Amino acid sequence: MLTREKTEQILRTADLMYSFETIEATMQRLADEITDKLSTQCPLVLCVMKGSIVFAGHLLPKLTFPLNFDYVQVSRYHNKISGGEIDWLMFPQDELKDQVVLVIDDILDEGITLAEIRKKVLDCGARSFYSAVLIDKDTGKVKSFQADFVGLTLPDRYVFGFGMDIHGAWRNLPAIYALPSEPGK
Ligand SMILES: O=P(O)(O)OC[C@H]1O[C@H](OP(=O)(O)OP(=O)(O)O)[C@H](O)[C@@H]1O
Ligand SMILES: Nc1nc2[nH]cnc2c(=O)[nH]1
Repeated sequence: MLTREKTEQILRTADLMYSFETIEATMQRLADEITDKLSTQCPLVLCVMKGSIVFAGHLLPKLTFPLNFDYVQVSRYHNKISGGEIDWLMFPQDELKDQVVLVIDDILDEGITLAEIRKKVLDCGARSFYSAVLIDKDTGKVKSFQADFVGLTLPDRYVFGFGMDIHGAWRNLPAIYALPSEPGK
């Protein structure tokens, strides 16, 4: 875990990428798009913990149609800034058969996490699979996964805030920040 001093220093040297106001406006647009597509289908909404907790908390009250809610918990970054193997910590497999599933995740980076979740959800008998991400990172590479609903895009920098962590910290920030760009990137 980072010390308090190091945690504060990270924020001081970070760049603000999106303010709370921009994120809130984006949330309404996403909710409208999801409503257009899914409002008659009583979807099962799955929040991908931990990073999506803030996204889910803001988006769900804007989805004013019948739905069910549960969560998946996976970790691929393990509080580090590059990804590895996926750890499956919670997966509600008994609930998925015949469901229209909407997975909501904070960030689509390499796309590995959501591709694996989609495979598992469909393998468990879901009728259809949709995904909504707050951030789609422009990695400059072809991804194995495209989201149905995308909030905002960001360049290929490690970001934190609004649910996303930096070494486990700063998920509580109301805006999205990026670590300083690496020279040459
Ligand atoms: O597209 P990918 O490159 O696979 O990365 C995206 C995933 O990375 C983060 O999760 P993380 O593993 O950091 O767990 P966390 O949600 O607990 O922070 C984020 O919440 C996404 O689920
Ligand atoms: N917090 C955070 N998690 C991620 N998972 C994949 N990319 C990122 C990122 O830029 N920030």
